[in-house]
Amino acid sequence: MNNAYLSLGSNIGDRLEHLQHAVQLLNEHSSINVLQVSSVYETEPVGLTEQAKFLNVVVRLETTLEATELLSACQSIENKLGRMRKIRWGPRTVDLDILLYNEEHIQLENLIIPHLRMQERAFVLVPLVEINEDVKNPTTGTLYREELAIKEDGVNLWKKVGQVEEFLRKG
Ligand SMILES: Nc1ncnc2c1ncn2[C@@H]1O[C@H](COP(=O)(O)OP(=O)(O)OP(=O)(O)O)[C@@H](O)[C@H]1O
Ligand SMILES: Nc1nc2c(c(=O)[nH]1)N=C(CO)CN2
Repeated sequence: MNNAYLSLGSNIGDRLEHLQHAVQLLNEHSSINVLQVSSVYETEPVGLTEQAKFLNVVVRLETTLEATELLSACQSIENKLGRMRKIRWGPRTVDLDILLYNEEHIQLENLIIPHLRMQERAFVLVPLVEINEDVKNPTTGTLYREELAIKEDGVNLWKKVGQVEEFLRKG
């Protein structure tokens, strides 16, 4: 069994519903079990700043899928929920990024794990550390909570707004 952490973000339409729907679809996948979902955080857009605020969560799951198969599963959920791939770092119905897959390093053309930009993103690290404060950067061995502590935007960027609830039951 493989353990993975995903980051989910939405900044279009009913953002909470999109996140809930994405978590539900992940959990309904026959080879994925969602184990934990962080609180929902409302965050200022990073990168392209002239866009609506995001809601972000991090999910911990176990899966028998290979990392590339998990990426395909994430992309099919993005497509199902109507994500338009137009602007880099631009608005999205829902975006699913694989942060960590076991403690593996993966360098493929279409998949890099650990996610390249995760350690510079408080909207990823805050919910990640909330669900597991002992998780380490597999490359450096540093605890992500320590990486978060030295981040300047870690304090004001985010606000807890709620929970994704009741989506963890398999039918
Ligand atoms: N760890 C990963 N998780 C998800 N996608 C990845 C990962 N590594 C590489 N990719 C590739 O990144 C491509 C572009 O992803 P996407 O359009 O979601 O980028 P983005 O969300 O705008 O920016 P960012 O990558 O900074 O979050 C995907 O087609 C995918 O193949
Ligand atoms: N706050 C926030 N900013 C972002 C996000 C996101 O999920 N949350 N996703 C991006 C592209 O992946 C770019 N910028």
